[in-house]
Amino acid sequence: MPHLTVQYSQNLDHDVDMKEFCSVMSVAMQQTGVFPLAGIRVRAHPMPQYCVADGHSKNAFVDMVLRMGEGRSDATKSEVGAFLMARAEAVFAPLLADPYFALSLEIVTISKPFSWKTNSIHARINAPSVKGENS
Ligand SMILES: O=C(O)C/C(=C\C=C(/O)C(=O)O)C(=O)O
Repeated sequence: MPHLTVQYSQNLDHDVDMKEFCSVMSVAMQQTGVFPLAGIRVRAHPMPQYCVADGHSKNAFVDMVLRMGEGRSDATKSEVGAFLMARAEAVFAPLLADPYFALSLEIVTISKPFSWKTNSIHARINAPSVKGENS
């Protein structure tokens, strides 16, 4: 499944609603049209121990890794990365306006022969909708 994994310095918990950020990024991943909805997973881990740059106590980071399956061209991956980065930059614009914040994103391709997946959500999401069942 396409995974967006976010690590962030725990000092951001005062300023940022990371649950909301996960929702924003999930919607952005859907909007790319590149990923199956049933496969999209976004999660964020607060990092309690870190040292950023000069060690200033206000320094903070958000680092995102997007793991996706094989088969997308470099051009597609580049477009997806730029789109998701722009969305994250918009969310963190207030933090980026101050000199204490680092935001990053990397795309990693999942090797098909060396990964395994089972996902029962596809059948539900792709099934013809029965009233109320998919909500
Ligand atoms: O192919 C992959 O491993 C990742 C992927 C989709 C995966 C699922 O839909 C799934 O695990 O159910 C992708 O679109 O990149």
